[in-house]
Amino acid sequence: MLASPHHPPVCRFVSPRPLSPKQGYPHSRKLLPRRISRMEVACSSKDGGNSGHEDNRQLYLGMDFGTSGARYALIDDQGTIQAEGKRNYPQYVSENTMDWATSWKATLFLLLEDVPVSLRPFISSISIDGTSATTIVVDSTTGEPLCRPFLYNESFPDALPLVKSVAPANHTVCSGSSTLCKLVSWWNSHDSNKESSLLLHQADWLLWHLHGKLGITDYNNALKVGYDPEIESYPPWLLQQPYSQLLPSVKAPGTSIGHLKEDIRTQYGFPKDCVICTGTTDSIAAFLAARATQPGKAVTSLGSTLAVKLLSTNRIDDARFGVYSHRLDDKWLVGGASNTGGAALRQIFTDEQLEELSKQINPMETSSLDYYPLPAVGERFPVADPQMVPRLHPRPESDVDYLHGIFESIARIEAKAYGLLKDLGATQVDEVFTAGGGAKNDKWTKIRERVLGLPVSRAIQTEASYGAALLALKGAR
Ligand SMILES: Nc1ncnc2c1ncn2[C@@H]1O[C@H](COP(=O)(O)OP(=O)(O)O)[C@@H](O)[C@H]1O
Ligand SMILES: O=C(CO)[C@H](O)[C@H](O)COP(=O)(O)O
Repeated sequence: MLASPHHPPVCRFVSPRPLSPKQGYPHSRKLLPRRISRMEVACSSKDGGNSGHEDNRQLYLGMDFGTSGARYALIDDQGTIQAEGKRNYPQYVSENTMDWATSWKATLFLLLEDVPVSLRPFISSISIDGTSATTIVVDSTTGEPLCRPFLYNESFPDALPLVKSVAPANHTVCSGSSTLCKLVSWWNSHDSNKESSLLLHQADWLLWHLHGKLGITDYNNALKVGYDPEIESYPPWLLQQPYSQLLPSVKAPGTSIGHLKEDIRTQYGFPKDCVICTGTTDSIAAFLAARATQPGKAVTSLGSTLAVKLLSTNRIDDARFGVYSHRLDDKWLVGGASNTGGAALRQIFTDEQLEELSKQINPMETSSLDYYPLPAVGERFPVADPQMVPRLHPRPESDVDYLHGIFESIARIEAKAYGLLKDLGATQVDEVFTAGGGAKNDKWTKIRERVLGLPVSRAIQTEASYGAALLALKGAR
């Protein structure tokens, strides 16, 4: 269920007593004169603000813009969470379609309002992660979107032959859902204002609202438009294309871009030296949150999608299977993102039903049901098939058996994904940590452990927003 801005946020502050949820703000496109909510008053009076002594602590704010909602995490330099919260995306509909850009922008400022007012003066830096290959073409002067955003899992087969004709064989961009296919499709279907247009990713565009410098991205988000993080530049075959003029400049994730814009800083009570840092993608932020540092360790993000990230010493890219490698300092995050996962689950069961039905599942029992759960036609990885049809029948009488079969079928897809990475030459996986909404399901974790034949556990930090906060911490230093 998508909330309106009036639905109260889900906020957790690290404070001694539970606080009643804050009422949401009525949304307006302009930044509202801020109204102190009960939550903030309670928080600030609870913390006692500076309590009279010099408080030079530094805090770092990470925001995750996932598929179904957005979250923030506020950490200190020990990585301890000082506050966190989440918001569902408010519905903004124009011409019968969801206006995602307006919803994301509204959510950005709602999350800023949810940060306890007493902690804001200590926030040294901010970073944001977003869904990968979610693309926005904007006016290069105003930053306003020139068309609707193209979402991470949307496929643009019309552009694929053109992209394949210029890119190396099986390059990451040779997938209908790649950012480059979205750019080429836009380029070929628009005649006007190409000269003054610019390509940004979801995280870049949201960060721009905070720092005000258009045209900056990070080398994780830029991967699927063709940026090569190994040579730290766009490759010649891409720079030769007419649409390369739209490409943003690229920095490493967690790099300081500039200070928080003065009007936002004064309105929300952030400090003068608060810097905005480049971000990353949601599944990489989830990997960072898990703090897995050794090759062979992997993170499966069980969110709306199933994104797999294996830390490997060598780079593997093969668009035939939807496999690509993100750079992580001097190593590679090899993997891909399947469209299976929570979005398909949510079409059948509410989160509460998942909770209740899971209690009755015996995870050590094998389910004979064989599904390929997808929210719609199309799969990216470990099978790259935009025409793949969801398979969720026959449905048994018992919903417990049905859910067991779905969990086990998704686990088989995950096992196929890790087996494929091994066959393609990546470092052998030896342990899997879990992030995302599915990480809290212990029965599913046990099913996955049985099917994968590997130790599978819930990451200590399961939210991508925590990984984004670690990037902010890195950028502040
Ligand atoms: N108890 C549960 N067991 C398994 N999956 C769950 C459970 N609760 C929520 N989920 C799934 O988690 C997903 C949301 O996870 P989340 O990480 O918030 O996704 P995203 O950020 O990709 O939108 C939902 O699609 C839902 O189906
Ligand atoms: O599925 C997704 C949305 O949740 C994204 O595609 C996910 O971020 C995977 O992309 P990447 O591997 O580039 O992070």
